[in-house]
Order: sequence, then structure tokens, then C-alpha cells
Amino acid sequence: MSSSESLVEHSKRRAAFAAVDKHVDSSVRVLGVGSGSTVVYAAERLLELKKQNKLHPQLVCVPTSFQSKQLIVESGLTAVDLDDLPELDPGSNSFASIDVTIDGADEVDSELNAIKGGGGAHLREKLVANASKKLVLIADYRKDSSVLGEKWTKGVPVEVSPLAWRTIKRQLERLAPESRAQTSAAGSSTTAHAFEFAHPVAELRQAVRKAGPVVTDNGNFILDVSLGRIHDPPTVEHLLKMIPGVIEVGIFSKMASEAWFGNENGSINCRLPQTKAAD
Ligand SMILES: O=C(CO)[C@H](O)[C@H](O)COP(=O)(O)O
Repeated sequence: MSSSESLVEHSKRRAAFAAVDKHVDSSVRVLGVGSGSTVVYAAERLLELKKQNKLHPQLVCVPTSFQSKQLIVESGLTAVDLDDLPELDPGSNSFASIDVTIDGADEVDSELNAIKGGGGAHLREKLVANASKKLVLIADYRKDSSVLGEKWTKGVPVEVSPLAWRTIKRQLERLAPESRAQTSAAGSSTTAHAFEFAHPVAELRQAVRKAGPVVTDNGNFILDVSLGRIHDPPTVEHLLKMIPGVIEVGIFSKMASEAWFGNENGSINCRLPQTKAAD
């Protein structure tokens, strides 16, 4: 750890390096590269591996944002568009065209559901994740929670068409927590809510060094929707996605196969489905 680097940045770098070292070897031909500040460390490791001739000589990388494409190019790697890739295993059940994608996250729950889109890139991130055999998340302890919405309190990023953002906002704010049935071990039936807040709030994301709203890489707006704790991520993802004009939702339910966290003390840990093993 360098003297100028904070412990959290040190642990983010360690988590990113560990994920790259585990998943990117010379057999990986197509790699998805996520967006955000943690992915910068993954790109740093890719550059090191490239210099050591440890990457596939024909490796191509699929960017998830303008930033991600810059990282790929600056690492001396080749960027390609998702739709220019052939299927990896034609004739199989899988339509995947990417071996593995490494991406950041704003929050990851105990079942590897995630909130993404803090950087506004979740549309392309989800397209790339969906076309990947494996999605590996990298983050730090501030994003590691048992239930989505526990630590990430800025709301679920929802990319929407600028044509109807006010209408979509009104509709989002009328969403009901949507009861779902639960059956206890004893067989009695109770109800639970898919999300916590009875009155969700949707805010148009504002740009920081520009007057007006954030405009995504795809020319759309983002509504950050505060729902409180999200008890049922797949149901909430579906509810939001069904609203006309919603282009993509920053809930990634059951997409990730692994998550690496940098811990507060500088150590790292890897979460696999239903397990959590310290290094
Ligand atoms: O989803 C994202 C961008 O849309 C990012 O991956 C997410 O915001 C995490 O970023 P960081 O690594 O900077 O915390």
C-alpha cells in the first residue's frame, strides 16, 4: 500500500486484482469490462498481465460505458461492440458471447443480487452481464449488505426516456410495496412486502458540473427511486421494468456468480452463492 493511498482504495485494488487473477487467464478470449472507480483497478491489473504476456493474444474487451472504453484503450487492449461478437458456443443452450465480465456494484446482498447504476451505466452493464457466462462483481465493504437498500440509500437507478420522465416519475411514486405470500416452516401463511416504503420517491438525477439533468451515454435520463429495503429483488426489478418508458433498472437479480469485497482492514473476501469465505 502506498503512503498516499487510503485503506479503502487499497482494499478495492486488492479485490479487483484478485477477481482478475482468478478469472482472466490466457484462455479468456472475450472479456466484459464494467464501469466505475473499482474497475479502474481491474484495468490496471489487465495492463500488468498484458505486459507479462499472460493474456490471450487475441483478447477482445466489451465496454459498458464511455469510461470503460477509455480504460480498455488506455490499457492497450482491443474494444469491440457487444453485437459484433459471435456466440461462444453456437448450437448450445447458451447465447453468451462473453467469457466473463468484471464490474463494480453499488450494493451486493447476501444472495449476490446487486444495485448498479450509481455511475449511470447500468443499461450497457446489464446488456453485457446478460451476454456473459460469468459476472464477477468487485466492491468494498461499504457495499456489502444482507438486503439491498440497507447501505445504498440513494435509490435504485432507473434509466428512462426523456420523452416521458415526469409521467414515469409519477407512476414510480405510486408503486405499492406489492405484497407477496410467504409460507413459514410451520405451514402458516403470512404476507411480506417486496420493498419497504409505502410511498416511494423518484428523483431526477442532476448533473454536477452542468446545469440540468444527467444524460446517460445512451441519451436518456435517470430517476433514482427510493424504495427502502428491497426484500424481493426479482419482483421489484420486474415491477419497475414493466413501466412504459423505463429503459433499464439498476437491480441485477441473480446475475452475479461471485463478488469480491475489499474490507475495512485492507483484507478481501469472496462471496459465492450462499457462502462467504474470508481470505
Ligand atoms: O454501476 C456502476 C456504474 O453504473 C458502477 O459499477 C458502480 O456505481 C460502482 O462504482 P464504484 O466502483 O465507483 O463504486
